[in-house]
Amino acid sequence: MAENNTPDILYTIVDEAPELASASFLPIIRKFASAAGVSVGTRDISLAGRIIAAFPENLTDAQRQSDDLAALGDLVKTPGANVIKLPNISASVPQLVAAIAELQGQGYDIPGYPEEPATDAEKAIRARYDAIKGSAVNPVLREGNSDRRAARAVKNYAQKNPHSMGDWSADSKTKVSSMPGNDFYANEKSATLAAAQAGDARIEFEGKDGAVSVLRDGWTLGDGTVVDATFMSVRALSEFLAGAIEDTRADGTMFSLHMKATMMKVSDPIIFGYAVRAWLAPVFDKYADDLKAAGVNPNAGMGDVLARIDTLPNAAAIKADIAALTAERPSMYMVDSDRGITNLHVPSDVIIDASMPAVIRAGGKGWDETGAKGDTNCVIPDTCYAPVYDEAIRFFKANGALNPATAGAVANVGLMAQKAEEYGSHPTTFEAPADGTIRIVLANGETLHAHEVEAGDIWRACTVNKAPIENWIQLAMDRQRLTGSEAIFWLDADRAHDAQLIGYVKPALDAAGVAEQFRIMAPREATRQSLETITAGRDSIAITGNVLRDYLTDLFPILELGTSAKMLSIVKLMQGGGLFETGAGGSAPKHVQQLVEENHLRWDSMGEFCALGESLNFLADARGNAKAGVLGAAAEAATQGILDNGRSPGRKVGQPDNRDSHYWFARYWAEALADQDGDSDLAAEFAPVARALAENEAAILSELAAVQGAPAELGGYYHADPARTAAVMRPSATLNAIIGEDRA
Ligand SMILES: NC(=O)C1=CN([C@@H]2O[C@H](COP(=O)(O)OP(=O)(O)OC[C@H]3O[C@@H](n4cnc5c(N)ncnc54)[C@H](OP(=O)(O)O)[C@@H]3O)[C@@H](O)[C@H]2O)C=CC1
Ligand SMILES: O=C(O)CCC(=O)C(=O)O
Ligand SMILES: [Mg+2]
Repeated sequence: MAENNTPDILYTIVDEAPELASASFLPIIRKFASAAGVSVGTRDISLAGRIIAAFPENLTDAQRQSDDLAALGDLVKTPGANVIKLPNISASVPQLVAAIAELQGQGYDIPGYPEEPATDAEKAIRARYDAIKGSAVNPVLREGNSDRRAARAVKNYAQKNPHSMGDWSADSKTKVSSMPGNDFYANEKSATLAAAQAGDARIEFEGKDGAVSVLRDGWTLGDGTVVDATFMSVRALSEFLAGAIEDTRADGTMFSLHMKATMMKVSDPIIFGYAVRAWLAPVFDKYADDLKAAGVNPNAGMGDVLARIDTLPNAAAIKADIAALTAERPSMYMVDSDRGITNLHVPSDVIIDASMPAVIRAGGKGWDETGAKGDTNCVIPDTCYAPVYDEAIRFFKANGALNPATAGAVANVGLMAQKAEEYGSHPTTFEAPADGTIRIVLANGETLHAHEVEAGDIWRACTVNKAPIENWIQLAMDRQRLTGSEAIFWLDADRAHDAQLIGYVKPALDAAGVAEQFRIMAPREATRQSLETITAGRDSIAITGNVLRDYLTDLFPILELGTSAKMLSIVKLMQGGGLFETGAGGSAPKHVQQLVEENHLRWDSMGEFCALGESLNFLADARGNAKAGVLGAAAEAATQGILDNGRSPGRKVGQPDNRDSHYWFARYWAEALADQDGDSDLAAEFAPVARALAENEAAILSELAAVQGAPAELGGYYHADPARTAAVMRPSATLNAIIGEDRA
């Protein structure tokens, strides 16, 4: 046990598929760890858990929960942190509303989500919910930069067992469309603060009448911080979206919009709302008053718009107009064509980091309303990062699909710490209240950046602190030295923010005498270079900012490995602790749907396996815990065993699933522990466990197989019943007898 009763390792309680997997895997981890005297605790960062923790005064003692996210947020700033972080829901408004309703239905007396808060009390409730909305977890925990890569064993496996890839044809009409100007890219201004400029800054708006209002104050900016400000013109956005819909129709392709409404939780739902409005423009014009009366908010998506229209007396007429309009529109990229869920239904259904790689992996294909595959116009309004996808598409059209059997790897070193760059910008993002000027005024009274804006324009400021930038450059140098790989800083000298970062990077590389080992290239050129490198079978390290960290660590793994779930995702915390993220993807809602319908969980726990090994090894190195080192080495051997023997889950009901893979992991782990000679106590302890797992293989596998095919009942979606979930996820009495009860 560590000091202060903090367990040696903290495993996070999350949502959806990874949480289901934990119901099976965590008891195994705890059994093995406790034999080595390693304690494994849990902290609840699930969406439901965070909602419950936000309203203690409304709840009974039995219902109340501590604010585990805040506690973890403090812990990651200490050297003792050792956290295994699984993917959690970053909730859009429709998801938040659904989770609240589920908890209310379970007897939690929590308030509804105030859509249009009017009173102070409603505004206070809304503020609590807004802190839970979107990507509210990762930015709090990521007190370090990111090192994401495929473990060697995982990459070797993918090369030996290449996944399927869609074919690319040179005449594919799939393309990326972005605004020609007046977007965040074009309007960006950036500066690095000198010591005399540091201190408490404010953001203010000055109307045409000269009246000044403060949008944000007490905004502390340190010496050396890179501070950006930019805006997207919504007039230009609307024109662009209307043109993109027409252009899609002319091309005969399907319309798709790719955003990150979860992490960019203020700006991107607004942009998404403009797309919903553009798609339904004639209906919004004709029925403006009715839609207003129904409380329609396009930012919540088409699903919400349609549900609200249903409450109107003239719903039938409006829907007939929508149907007539839809017939004229191009096809739309679908999330679920069987259920009629379109790309524009819910802002969190199509998330760019996962959605664009899926299109590219499929050979530039999406699925339309009829379930047919086709080419798609990928609409990514802002130009900052869209060229990465545009260049990848051009590359594959010219060269054909990547061959995973021979392709090298693109690893990532990402600037992420302390809410770096755009992903930390939501508290400093605003819709311009009227025509006027928005500016940043520094502590010394100087105006740093100012923009003339029109009402509704989306203005945002981003920062990245000096220490994270320096740490990131150092991490890049370390990774390059250890691998000898090509290493590219994906920075665009013509972009205001990137030019400031280059101002840090170049002198640091020169001072270290390693400038020759690195290149600095704009995202488009870096994409081409990296694709050429991996096509030739060599490796590259992409050293990027926070957004490209996110995008590239799905894009390249999905092309190289078939999924980003198998990534090693290490956050070296700046205060010395370790945060081990599992995989680089999300919480896979479709997997839950499949489990509930047919009791098959296709979630691959490879990310958890890799993170567990790293966390144990970190415990060994950082705390001199030798037994943890033995456990860690054995966990790595078990991970290798899963790969070598093809024990990862199958996708279809009737095939071995996530639970089978956990049985195999336990078995290989026990065998590796029984076989090692570094710690004879552990060897003696695990020899009988290994034997029992091997002798009972047939019984365990048949008990696991027997439950598949029928629906499974979890007693909730966002707040499932732990006992029912455990019953579903631990259906083998024989395995449970060997592993034992889960002792938290
Ligand atoms: N770190 C974090 O906490 C992250 C959280 N999220 C959150 O996750 C949710 C879903 O996001 P979404 O964009 O749909 O992306 P996901 O990564 O959850 O899902 C995309 C697809 O990737 C495949 N996939 C992902 N993980 C696994 C796995 N472990 N094993 C097998 N297949 C996997 C699945 O493909 P298939 O269906 O074909 O099997 C899945 O449908 C959102 O709430 C989002 O905010 C997203 C990214 C990171
Ligand atoms: O925090 C989130 O919402 C998503 C994070 C993510 O996609 C990533 O880090 O890869
Ligand atoms: Mg991501």
